Parts: sequence; C-alpha cells; structure tokens
Amino acid sequence: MSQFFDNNDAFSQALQVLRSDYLPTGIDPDWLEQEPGSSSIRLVIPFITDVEAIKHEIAEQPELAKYDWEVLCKVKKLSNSQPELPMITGNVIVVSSGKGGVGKSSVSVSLALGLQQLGARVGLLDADIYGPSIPTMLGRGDHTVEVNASNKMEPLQRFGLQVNSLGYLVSDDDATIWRGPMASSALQQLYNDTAWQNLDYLIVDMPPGTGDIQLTMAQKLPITGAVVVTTPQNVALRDAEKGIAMFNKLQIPLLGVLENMSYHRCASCGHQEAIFGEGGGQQIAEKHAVSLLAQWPLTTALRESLDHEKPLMIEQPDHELSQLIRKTSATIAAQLYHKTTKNV
Ligand SMILES: Nc1ncnc2c1ncn2[C@@H]1O[C@H](COP(=O)(O)OP(=O)(O)OP(=O)(O)O)[C@@H](O)[C@H]1O
Repeated sequence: MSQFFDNNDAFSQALQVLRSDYLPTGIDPDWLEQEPGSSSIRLVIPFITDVEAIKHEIAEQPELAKYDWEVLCKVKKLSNSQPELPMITGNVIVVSSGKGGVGKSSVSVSLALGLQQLGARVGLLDADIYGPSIPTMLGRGDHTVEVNASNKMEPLQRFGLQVNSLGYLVSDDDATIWRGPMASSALQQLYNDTAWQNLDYLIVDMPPGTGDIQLTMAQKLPITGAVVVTTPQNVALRDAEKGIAMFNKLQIPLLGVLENMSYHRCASCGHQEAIFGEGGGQQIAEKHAVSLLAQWPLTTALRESLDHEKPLMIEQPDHELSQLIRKTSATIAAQLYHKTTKNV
C-alpha cells in the first residue's frame, strides 16, 4: 500500500485531513491494504473507534471517496509501564482522581461501557479500597467470587463487561484500614488471579488521592495509560495536578484530563450553568501539556441510572451523554495508541 500512497499526493493529503478526536494523527498508510488494481481499500485501525464516524469522514473527502472502503478495528496490545510484570490481559487504563467524589467510578463504568459499545472486549477492575462502588453501580453487589479449576477468580459478567472488585472479596470496613502494601498486593492479586477472557482493554478504577497507597498500587500494575478525572473547581484542580505529577513521576503515559460535572443544562429552559466554575480542566491541560479529553455535564439521568444499577449507556444508548461518552472512549483509545507508540 505504501507504494500506492507515495505516488499519490492528493490521496496522502486527504488521509492526513482526517484528523479528529477519533484519529488524532490522521490515517497511517501502514493501516491500509489494497489488492493490486483493485478499487477497494481495507483500513485496519489498531485501536477501537467509531467505525461509522470514520466511514462518514472518509465519504466527505472526494479523493478518498473514489474507493470502496472496508473499515475495521483490530486492537493492538501496547507497551506498558512495568514490562517486567506479566501482562495478563489487554491494555490497562487506570482512571484516577486527586480528590474524592469527582465522579471517578461513574467515569470508569461509563468508559468501560463506551469502549464495549464501540466493539471492544472490556474488563473493569474496581480497585477503590476506600469505597468500592462499582458493584453498587452495575448491580450484583452480593456476588461471591467463584474460583475455576486453574485457581483463578471468574469475573462477574455484567452488561457485556467482565468485572471484578475488591468489594467482592472484603467488607468495606476491612478494606479501608488496609495499609499501602496490603492494598497493593490485593490489587495485584485481583489483576493476576482473575480469569479475564481475552480483553482488549481493562479499565481500573483507582482509589482517589495521590498518596503512598495510590503510588504503590500504580507500581504494581502493568499500566498502559492513565486518565485523571477532575471537576472544574479550584480545590479539585489542585489535586488533579498532583495526579498528573504522580503519573509523570511513574513514567506512565497520561492520556489526558477528563472534566466531569462541567456544567448543568436546565431540562426546562435549556440554560447552561457552570456550577463548579469554568475553564479549569482546560487550564491544567494546557499547563501540563496534556489533552482535555472531554467535558461531561452534570446530568441527573447519569446519577439516577447508576443509583439504580441501570447504566445510562444501556438504558438510553442514544442519550446525548451516552453519545458523548462513546466519543470520549474513542478519543481515549486513540490517545492510548498514539502516546504509547510515540506518534504524538
Ligand atoms: N456527570 C455526572 N452527573 C451527575 N451525577 C454524577 C456525575 N458524575 C458522578 N455523579 C454522581 O456523583 C456521585 C459520586 O460519583 P462517584 O462515586 O463516581 O465519584 P468518585 O470520584 O468515584 O467517588 P469516590 O471518591 O468516593 O470513589 C455519584 O452519586 C454519581 O452518580
């Protein structure tokens, strides 16, 4: 394909024009396959993305639209922060926050479902020792873990996700008094000893904060990339910056900052209000030269859906926020690929 590409400037430029949240660096010619003399092109993207959106973008470029396109995603296993640790399963994305209560678990669940709805095989590991909330959000909080013949824990299957949580193994009271080493070895065990089945991505909901416990935990996992969740007010932003510093120190690729509860739109009049302030996520993203991945609104439907074990993404897949969540998931998958292959 590269020969064809080299001799066709208009085509190569059109590929680069397709830069978007889905394809931050456009289409790499190495992702293209074409039979000699054929007018069909096969595009194999090495991360999960919204294939329909890409096809739409291709159709808008006359130079590309001349061909018949087959577009598919084949998720590549990427490098990680601890090459000496066994890579048990797919690419590990940790979701972290400097401060509690900014919506880190809600974001973890939503991103896991977003990636899954785009077509990836996704696991979700709840490592929040201070209050494992994923069993509450996804249901089956009373689940007891079963061990298979190979002595591995079977993940709970929920809404197409493979889920495991510290909350299934210990009571909340026991977990919160753990010290760093205990918490990090429990996390490592949960990661190593779960029978994950062929995942593309594993989302890990980390405990909030940037202290020794979080640091030790992050060192015990082969992490591919990290997302820092914040809300726009100053106190959360200061803590989010500590999160950014922690991942930089650990040399873990930071995929960007996700600003949650950015604004609220009144259901009756449509008026938009920035309850927790404005522009904070953008400011720290610029200051630390990382991406602002998305700004998610404060949405009653999201809170209600997670309170009732019926995720918005499942109950209302066409809801404006569900669409935004899928777009953010695709952005994160693209950032993960590009940051770890050093293309951006
Ligand atoms: N965008 C949003 N719109 C409305 N409610 C939200 C949003 N994000 C999170 N929430 C709600 O805020 C509350 C706290 O969210 P969540 O438990 O995800 O935060 P957290 O950062 O993981 O907290 P913790 O620090 O306790 O782990 C939950 O009730 C959740 O439903």
